[in-house]
Amino acid sequence: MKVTIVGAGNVGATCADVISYRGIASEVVLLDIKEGFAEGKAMDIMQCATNTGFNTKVIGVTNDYSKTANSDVVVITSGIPRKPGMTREELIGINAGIVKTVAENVLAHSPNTIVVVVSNPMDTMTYLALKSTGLPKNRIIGMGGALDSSRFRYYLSQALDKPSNDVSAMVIGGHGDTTMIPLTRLASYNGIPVSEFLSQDALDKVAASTMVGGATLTGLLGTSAWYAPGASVAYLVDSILNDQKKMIACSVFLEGEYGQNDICIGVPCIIGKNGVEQIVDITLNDAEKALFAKSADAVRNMNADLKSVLV
Ligand SMILES: NC(=O)C1=CN([C@@H]2O[C@H](COP(=O)(O)OP(=O)(O)OC[C@H]3O[C@@H](n4cnc5c(N)ncnc54)[C@H](O)[C@@H]3O)[C@@H](O)[C@H]2O)C=CC1
Ligand SMILES: O=C([O-])CC(=O)C(=O)O
Repeated sequence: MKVTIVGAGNVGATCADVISYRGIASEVVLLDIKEGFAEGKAMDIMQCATNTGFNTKVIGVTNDYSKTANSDVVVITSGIPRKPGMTREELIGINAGIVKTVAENVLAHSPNTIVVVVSNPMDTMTYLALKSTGLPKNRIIGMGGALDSSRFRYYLSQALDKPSNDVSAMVIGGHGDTTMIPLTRLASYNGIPVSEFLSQDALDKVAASTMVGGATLTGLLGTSAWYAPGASVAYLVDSILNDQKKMIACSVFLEGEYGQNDICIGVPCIIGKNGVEQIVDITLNDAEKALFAKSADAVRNMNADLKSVLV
C-alpha cells in the first residue's frame, strides 16, 4: 500500500516516521516544495530501518508529483503552522491556495486516492478540498478529532492519575480553540462515567485545557505541535489502509447529520478501506446540540472566506 504525504515539515515527516516504524504502509512518498528537504527527511527516516526494524520504503521528492502516482492515501500537511498568539483561522490566507493546488496535483496522479487533510484551518481546508476537486464525500477526510480526542484522553488521564489508554473519550465539532466540543458526558474510565471520579469543576478544567491544547503547545514550542498530530494522522491512515473500521472523530461533509448541511466538521465516523464508511449520528443532549450548532456557525463563517479561492 502506498501513502503520499505532501509537506515534509514537522507533522508530515512525523507521520511518515510513525507509518514506517509501525509498518502501516509498504511505501511512503514525502513531497515538499523546498528543494532537497523531503529527500533529506526520507533518508533520515530510512536510516532508522535497521535499528527499529521496519521494511517500509520511504522516498522524498521535490515537487515531483509523478512519483506519487497511484497512492492509496494522500495526506496534505503542506502550508504554514501558527505562531504563539495566533489562531488556526489566521492561516487561511496562505494555506487555502496551497491546499487547493496540492489537492489538484495529487488527484491528477492518483485519481482513486483517499485524501486526508491536515493543514489549518482544517475544517475549512477539508471543505475547500472537497469543493475544488469534486471528489465523493467518503474520500475526503479532515484530521483533527483524532488528535483532539487523544488530548482529551490525556488531560482526563492526568486528572484521574490513570493511564490514557484506560480512558475513552471523544471531541467533536470544529478543530478550533473555541469550536471544539469535548463530550465529557460520554467520557469513561474503563466503562465507568468519569463523573464518578471527578468533580464538575475538574471536568470543566479538563474540557477547557483540551480546547486550547494546540495553543498551549504552540506557546511552549514556538510553532505548533507535531508528535501527536503525526501519530494521529498515522492512526487514521492505518484504519483506512487496513480496513479497521475504527470509530474516529473526523471532519467530513454533512448532509443532514447533526442537523447540518454543506459543511465539513468533526463527527464520529467509521473509517475503513472506502474512507468514511459511516457517519455515526449520535443523540446529543440540548446543551451539546447548542454547542454543535454554534461550532458549525463559526466554521461556516470561515468557509465564507473561501469565495475568492473557489471561483
Ligand atoms: N489538523 C491538525 O490536527 C493539525 C494541523 N496542523 C497544520 O498542519 C500544517 C503543517 O504543520 P507543520 O508540519 O508543523 O508545518 P511545517 O512548516 O513544519 O511544514 C509544512 C511544510 O509544507 C511545505 N509546503 C509549503 N507549501 C507547499 C506546497 N505548495 N507543496 C508542498 N509542500 C509545501 C513547507 O515547505 C514545509 O516543509 C499547518 O497548517 C498546521 O497548522 C498541525 C498540527 C495538527
Ligand atoms: O495548534 C495548531 O495550530 C496545530 C493544530 O491544529 C493542533 O496541534 O491541534
